[in-house]
Amino acid sequence: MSDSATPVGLAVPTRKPAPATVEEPKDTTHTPSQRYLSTRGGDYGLSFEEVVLKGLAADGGLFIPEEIPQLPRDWQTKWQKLSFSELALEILSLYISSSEIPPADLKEIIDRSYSTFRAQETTPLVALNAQDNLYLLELFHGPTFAFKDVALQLLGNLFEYFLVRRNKGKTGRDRHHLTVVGATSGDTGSAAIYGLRGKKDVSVFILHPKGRVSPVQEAQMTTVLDANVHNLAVEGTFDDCQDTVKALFADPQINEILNLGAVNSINWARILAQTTYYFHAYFALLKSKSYEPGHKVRFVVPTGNFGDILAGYFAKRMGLPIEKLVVATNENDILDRFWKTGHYEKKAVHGKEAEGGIPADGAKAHEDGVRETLSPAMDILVSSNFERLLWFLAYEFAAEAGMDDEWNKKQAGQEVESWLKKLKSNGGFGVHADILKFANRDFESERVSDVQTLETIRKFYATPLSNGTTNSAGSKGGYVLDPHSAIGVAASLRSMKRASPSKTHHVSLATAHPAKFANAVDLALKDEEGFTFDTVLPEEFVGLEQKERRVKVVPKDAGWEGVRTIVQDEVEEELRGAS
Ligand SMILES: Cc1ncc(COP(=O)(O)O)c(C=O)c1O
Ligand SMILES: N[C@@H](CCOP(=O)(O)O)C(=O)O
Repeated sequence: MSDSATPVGLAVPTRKPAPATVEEPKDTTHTPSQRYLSTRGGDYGLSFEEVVLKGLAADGGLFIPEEIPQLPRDWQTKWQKLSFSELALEILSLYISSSEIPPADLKEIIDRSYSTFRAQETTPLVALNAQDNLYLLELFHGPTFAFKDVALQLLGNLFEYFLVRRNKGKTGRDRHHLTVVGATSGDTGSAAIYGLRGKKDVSVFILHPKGRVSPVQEAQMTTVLDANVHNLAVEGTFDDCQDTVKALFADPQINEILNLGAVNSINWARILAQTTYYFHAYFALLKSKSYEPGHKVRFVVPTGNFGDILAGYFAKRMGLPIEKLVVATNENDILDRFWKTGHYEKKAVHGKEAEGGIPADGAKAHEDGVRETLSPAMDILVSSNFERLLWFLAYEFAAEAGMDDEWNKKQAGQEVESWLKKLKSNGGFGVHADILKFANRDFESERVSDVQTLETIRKFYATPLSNGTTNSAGSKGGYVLDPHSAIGVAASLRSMKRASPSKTHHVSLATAHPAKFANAVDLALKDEEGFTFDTVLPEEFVGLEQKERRVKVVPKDAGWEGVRTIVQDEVEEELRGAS
């Protein structure tokens, strides 16, 4: 199933229908401790705390729960009136047993994490076009104005909780010190820094591609001067940053010395935390006047590293009635191409490119293969989290052979490993037609160009909100979308042509505040009557770019070993300073 030219099947003896994926609802009052395994077959049986602190498995794989818990029988009735934090507590309790984190502690961690959000509902649902049942799920009301805050406020507090517990009664070098290393195209970095700044026993190193994040994102990260925060501007792409982080995790020696921790969506806690807003949006939709029993719900997700939409997949697998999840990519469209062809290939065969490397439909293509688009947080060549979905697809495929569950899991791990080897050596791989069929059962995909992104921003600015909802982005006209959210909305409009809006509600995820991406928004709206950027500028951003900064440039040829040296030296210096 992994030959990139001709997809072939696993060598399996027989084929039976796959077992039903939705199990009978269970009593979850006493959740047993959830155990985790790696997508590449190793690291069986780890606890939640272990996977949160480790981030990435020793075999290079990503952690997934051994079982996806099913919703309790009466979840709709019991959960429909819950606040965001209460809902998060219910969902997280299905994955974290009370013996790992006592419920009162978990509640306190969650409440504290979401107390930093500006919106009372944490992630409000706004009707963008009520007539056609198109909604926007605003995920940008946290401290750094992007959806990452939902998970990273929580993850920062979880790290702190585990470290306080591990370090009880310990002093000096005996204390467990966590060295977080993360790669960012702009948003994860700032959200991680805001979630971890000043926390005891944690150092945080964030690698961003130099000059390829927005000015506000860069300022958000580099103006945080706490001693435990270290910004590294890497001469390269986001994928170079991500590869460096993975190389550090793969080095057992540095892992042993520094106790590396992850803040990227390779960390399972990120995905788990993000499932809450799918449930929250669903309940908000049920309360809307237009929703009637029997209506369907689609979530449309601007996608880069595949973390956000994967949270929706878990929500669906737990039992949330989502009809489809729609992947919306920018011109870095490896995922869209996968859903259209069954081939996951780094190199795209794009349409005719215009002169000077500017393709006919928009963004500039760099030599390294990444296109520099108006939605830079999604300028990603390889989506690291897609590996988790691949495991579930391979598992389902293996299960068709009718062997036992252990065999299926082992087979899935081997298959993922072999695909990823091919991705590394050949630049891509193809999957069996059945695997693509499974993928298409839960997902659809769309690719949105820069030109279409700008058109969408203009369209919704020019359309006053139909139901009189105040525009949470604060402009005087219609709604001001950031370019990433605009990609979701453009994809939603296409999905609405396939799924009748009278019976299907579309929830499009608004992943960032428009002020984070002023260049793109300005480009779209500068000629619109009455538009000035001041109408959407949050007071937190005023004067931000003039503040003092701290950042170290990592030259292109430094390699991951160069970054390792920087990390080791700076942690040592920090620890000396603290003692
Ligand atoms: C604003 C914004 N939208 C969308 C995405 C894509 O999300 P994911 O990487 O989880 O697919 C990102 C970055 O990850 C982002 O920062
Ligand atoms: N868009 C992201 C890229 C990193 O993705 P992550 O979700 O895996 O952390 C960013 O803004 O950094």
